[in-house]
Amino acid sequence: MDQYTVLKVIGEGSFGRALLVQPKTDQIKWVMKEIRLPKAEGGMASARMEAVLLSRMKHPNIVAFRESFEDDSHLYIVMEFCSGSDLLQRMQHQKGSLFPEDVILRWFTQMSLGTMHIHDKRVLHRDLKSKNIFLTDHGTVKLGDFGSACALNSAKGYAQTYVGTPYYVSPEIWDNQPYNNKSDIWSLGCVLYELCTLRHPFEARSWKSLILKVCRGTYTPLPSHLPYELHYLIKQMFKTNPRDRPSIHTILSSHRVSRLLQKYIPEEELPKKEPKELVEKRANQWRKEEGEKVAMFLAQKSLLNTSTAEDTNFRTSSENRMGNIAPRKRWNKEPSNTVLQVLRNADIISSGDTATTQGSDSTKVGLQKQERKQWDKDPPERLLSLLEKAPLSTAFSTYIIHRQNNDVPDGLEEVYTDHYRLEPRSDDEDTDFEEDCHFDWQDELEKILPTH
Ligand SMILES: Nc1ncnc2c1ncn2[C@@H]1O[C@H](COP(=O)(O)OP(=O)(O)OP(=O)(O)O)[C@@H](O)[C@H]1O
Repeated sequence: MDQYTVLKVIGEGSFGRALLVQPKTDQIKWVMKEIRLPKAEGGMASARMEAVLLSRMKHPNIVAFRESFEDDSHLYIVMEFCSGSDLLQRMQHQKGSLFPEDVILRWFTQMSLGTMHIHDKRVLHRDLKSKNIFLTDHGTVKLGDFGSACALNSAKGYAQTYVGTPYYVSPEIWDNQPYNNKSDIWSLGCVLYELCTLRHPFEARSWKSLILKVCRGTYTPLPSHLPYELHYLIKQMFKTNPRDRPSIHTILSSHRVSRLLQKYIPEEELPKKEPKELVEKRANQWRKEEGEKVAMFLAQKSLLNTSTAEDTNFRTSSENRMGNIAPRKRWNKEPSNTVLQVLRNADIISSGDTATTQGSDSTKVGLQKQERKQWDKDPPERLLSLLEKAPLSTAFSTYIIHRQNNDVPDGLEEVYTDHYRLEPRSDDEDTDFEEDCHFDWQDELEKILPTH
């Protein structure tokens, strides 16, 4: 801390402050996030996650990490200063005047490249929204705020069944399904839609109407002057079934829109397309010769998923022990039954102002915003009842809900190996990739927090 001069406070977040700082040795400005470390070990772990994940990301479209350290029960993360503000503020400055197509495509390409980088590392952002996407003074877009991000397969990460900002959350999350790479795609679709229209795709006057719109994937079409490819892309990104949404690789390399994005992708970043025959050949070979062997090996390593109530309904642990695996759960085409059932019986939950992207500033009203919210029951019933008195503007805040399995004492969560998930899949099928993550972030912590 002593080696930096604090120039000003940039803003206040849920966990602490963001400061503009300058090292005493040079003139470069950095952002230093000062995060209060909660006393409980679990909370401390999640507060450190941002530092750990950010330190693993080196990409022109991701806010760069400089260092992190702890001091006086605070965690400090020093990162690149993006002086061009965030996309939400940038859109508000437009005062209703739409961005040119060229700007939309360039920014969207850049945020997609950043997303591809994290997805390739098996990390999910989980809170992509215009407020968490920054602009440099050269007009480059960078993904930031990895405070909610999750390196999957860590037991803690898997136990968090809901995280995100309601206005950007995909239907499967309201349906209590695991977060996956396609959930990030949905949120990215929301940001793209905002760039195209300066409005949120799922504007609503109540929580009930917001969630219904999201679960049905109903939105006002993009303005007609925009190219057909963008209309088509938005339609695909807002498919209610995550399996039908394109992966970030598909968007950048083989989707109809990729033709329009190519000119904004630097040569070295162009996603490489493997010939189909090669992919199939490798998949078959893998299945026949290596499948069981690798499954056995990984069972002792990183393919241990925390069992959740929902998963237990679907695959009992005894089935797994016997190697008798039920087919992987398929996503329903219809809007979430769970949510619809709840909503049928629910009153109008709140009817605040029509939500627009302006709404985010009023998040302090209603629910307290001092800390990220943490609840111990499954959404959406619990979530909706908690939100009953909350104004809709709180739907722009980030929430984390922890699911707890009451049958299993803390620290002794049941684990099982999901053999089915070991099978290689094509890019389009790649809906849940949490199984491949070999990320032990306790180890990572030791590496990045050595001497301070
Ligand atoms: N790298 C950055 N460059 C420029 N401004 C930043 C950077 N990171 C954060 N900010 C700004 O600092 C302020 C506080 O950010 P912070 O991420 O701490 O909280 P938040 O995003 O406002 O809220 P939350 O913690 O709920 O996500 C915001 O106005 C944000 O735009």
